Amino acid sequence: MVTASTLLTAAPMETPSATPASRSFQVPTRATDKEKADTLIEIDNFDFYYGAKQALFDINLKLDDKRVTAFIGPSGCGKSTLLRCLNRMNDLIDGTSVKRGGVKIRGVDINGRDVDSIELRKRVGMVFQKSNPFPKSIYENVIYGLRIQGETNKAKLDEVVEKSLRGAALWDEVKDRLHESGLGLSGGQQQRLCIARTIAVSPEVILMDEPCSALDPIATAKVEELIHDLKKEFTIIIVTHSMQQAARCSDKTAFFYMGKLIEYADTRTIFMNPGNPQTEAYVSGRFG
Ligand SMILES: Nc1ncnc2c1ncn2[C@@H]1O[C@H](COP(=O)(O)OP(=O)(O)OP(=O)(O)O)[C@@H](O)[C@H]1O
Repeated sequence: MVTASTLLTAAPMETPSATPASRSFQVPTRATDKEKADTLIEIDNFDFYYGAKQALFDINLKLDDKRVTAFIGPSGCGKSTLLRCLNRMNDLIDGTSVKRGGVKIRGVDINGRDVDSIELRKRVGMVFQKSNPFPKSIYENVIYGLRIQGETNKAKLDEVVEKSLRGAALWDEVKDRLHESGLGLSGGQQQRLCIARTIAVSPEVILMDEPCSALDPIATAKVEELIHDLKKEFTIIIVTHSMQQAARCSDKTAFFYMGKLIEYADTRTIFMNPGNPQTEAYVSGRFG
């Protein structure tokens, strides 16, 4: 059986061939205690519906700036729904509504009338479960957002391509083939290309919806290492089914069950000393 302490050991259970020594990070110790983070996103009394069906119930959550927060919980508990509420991706689904409460980013209600959802999504980028590079060159994939914004300065575009690919830990692997198709990359490289595309427009927040679920253990380890590096510059919220991944990558973890937030605390507490018996049962593999 998976135990909480197993999850917090240095050797990743699902990455046996990625040597722990090659990984530049460990499970967070007390980083959040040492250096208190500011709140970037505040979710208050938030109720969300798909048509008549309520999917989220009275969610209250403060997400830290420049930290990694993991959303965990059994299938259908509302993790992805809440993630998509943070950049209003759910607006694209007919019949969705926020019936009560709201989400503020730096104090601004993102569902306010004067907030443009396209602008919001530039600030709050998203990386999906399945990598989705466009059928274009690696270079064009990275600068896609800037092209849409009308940027034509070649020197600027070149600079963004290099910076974003370096930021996504992909530059060395692709610098000699920037004008080849992004579809020719491996699955793990494609996912990092999508991360490069996301960071090219300089978002503040990166939402990741099970970004490693289609990747092999080596590619997963690279993306996890990347997540650790990216939080120096970005606030990251990751939905994951892998408790090992949550334990390895995140500073704080929120556990959801049936549309409700059950417990939110620093990741070490959630895995080693959860306050709620449902959290304990879930992280120790007894349900879900
Ligand atoms: N487009 C949709 N239309 C109607 N109901 C939806 C839609 N998307 C999700 N739901 C419902 O909302 C609830 C929460 O789903 P959600 O996908 O957010 O859960 P999840 O925790 O991310 O699940 P999983 O881990 O399986 O991805 C579920 O009951 C689901 O059936």
